[in-house]
Amino acid sequence: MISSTEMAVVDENAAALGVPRKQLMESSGNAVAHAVREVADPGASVELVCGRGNNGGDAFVAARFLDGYDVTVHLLGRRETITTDIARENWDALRSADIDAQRVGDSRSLEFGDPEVIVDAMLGTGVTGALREPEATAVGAINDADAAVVAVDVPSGIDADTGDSEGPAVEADRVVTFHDGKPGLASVDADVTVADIGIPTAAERVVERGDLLRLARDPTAHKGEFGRVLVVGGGPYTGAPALAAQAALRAGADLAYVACPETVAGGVQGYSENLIVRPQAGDLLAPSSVPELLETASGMDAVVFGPGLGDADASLEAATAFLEAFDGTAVVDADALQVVPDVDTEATLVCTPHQGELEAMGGPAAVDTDERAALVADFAADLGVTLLVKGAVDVISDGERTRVNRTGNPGMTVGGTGDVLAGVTGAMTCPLEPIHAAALGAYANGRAGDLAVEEYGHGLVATDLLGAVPAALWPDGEN
Ligand SMILES: NC(=O)C1=CN([C@@H]2O[C@H](COP(=O)(O)OP(=O)(O)OC[C@H]3O[C@@H](n4cnc5c(N)ncnc54)[C@H](O)[C@@H]3O)[C@@H](O)[C@H]2O)[C@@H](O)CC1
Ligand SMILES: [K+]
Repeated sequence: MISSTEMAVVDENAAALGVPRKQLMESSGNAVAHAVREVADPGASVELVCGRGNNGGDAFVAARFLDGYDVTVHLLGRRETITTDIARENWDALRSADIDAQRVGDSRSLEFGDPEVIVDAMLGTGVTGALREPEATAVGAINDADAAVVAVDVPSGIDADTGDSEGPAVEADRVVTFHDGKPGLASVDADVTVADIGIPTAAERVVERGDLLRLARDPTAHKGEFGRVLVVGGGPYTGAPALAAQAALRAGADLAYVACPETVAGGVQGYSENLIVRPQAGDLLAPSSVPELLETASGMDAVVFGPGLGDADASLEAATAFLEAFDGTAVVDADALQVVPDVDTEATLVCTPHQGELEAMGGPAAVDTDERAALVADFAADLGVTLLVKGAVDVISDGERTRVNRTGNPGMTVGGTGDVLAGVTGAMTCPLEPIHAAALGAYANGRAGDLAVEEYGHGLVATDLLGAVPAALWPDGEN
């Protein structure tokens, strides 16, 4: 089963992998024609009722695949009102091919000539709210006709995710849906076929630009909705917490706090005026800070624990004490990772080890990507956390869902890029589920590195990534 959001992600990922949507539409239309052939013999009259989106576009393609049938296409609207380029191109192809294709300006002028089959291609996953005209009246005409009704993707008027309809909906005999079952079809009384339309498996597995659709942000969102992130770390490594916190801001966090030893907060450039700093006594984080850290963390949407922390006993004890008492969402990185296997916590954890840190946690040794992905998934399930294992190909798994990320380049072995990754991932956990947050964290960090390497070559440093994070996450500049 696949939700409409997930379907949109996979569809865009397929395009990123070289299989554009027009190609998928060709397969969808072919599958619809195949279903028509199963219900009626050649020569039969088939009328296709098409909306102005890609659902209609699928039927324009189907009409081309129905050679030998008596085909009539009804477009509910004018050519100019077709909402997508690919649907319009397929409409034009119909017209050029002399297939009987008519525009229906007014639903009252939709008249059927006693067809054996009606194809319902008015609306698919793009429906919002109750059907408007001319679709609403057309539903009545389709349901009253004495014909087998084949619905494209979902019966028009039905919500593909919920199966609900806010008004009239087509009563289909058959539904040809694409790629995977839709949750809303479970309650529909029709024969449902799932057609393979050639979306590569990699479109679900590889994190690609389609995953960015998860970030489509409500334009009315106000400060605070995208989250407050607290970074806890610093000690032997001074710049790490500031990098992580600034990365969180670049990835859309509304506020970034840093809790670090006072010696770190006091004298280091990079504690930019964008950050809110909570200095802790001493030159290392220690258990005495934990009550204050928990207090600060309780007002946050996410915590990033570990950048620059070091592995002093006191700091690791502080990490354990914090995680055992914390019940929010935390990204755990660097030296703090080693406490995770022994920690008993109610917190939701996203752990970001590289291969060496993974093995130090008791995780699997490096093997080829496929095998590694399966082993990482098992280990994530054992630990009850989401793992983002950094490497030439990153593996991300919550034990149930496993993704791989291919962005990034060898220039990123420079210090600090892992801190940027932890910060971006922390920001992503505010609006997203951990698996999606970790997948997009890996994608955006690598993509930022790819953008930075174009400018700085292998002289790139971690702060170069910061400026590139927004372009990695919002390539069209929106939101
Ligand atoms: N990967 C995918 O997602 C694929 C999708 N395909 C097809 O594309 C469809 C989705 O296409 P679209 O996103 O263009 O959406 P639709 O074609 O389902 O609907 C969009 C159109 O409906 C109009 N509309 C929305 N709500 C309405 C209402 N209540 N009353 C009247 N009109 C309304 C919109 O203005 C727009 O013109 C799928 O259902 C499927 O048939 C296929 O072509 C292949 C691949
Ligand atoms: K439909």
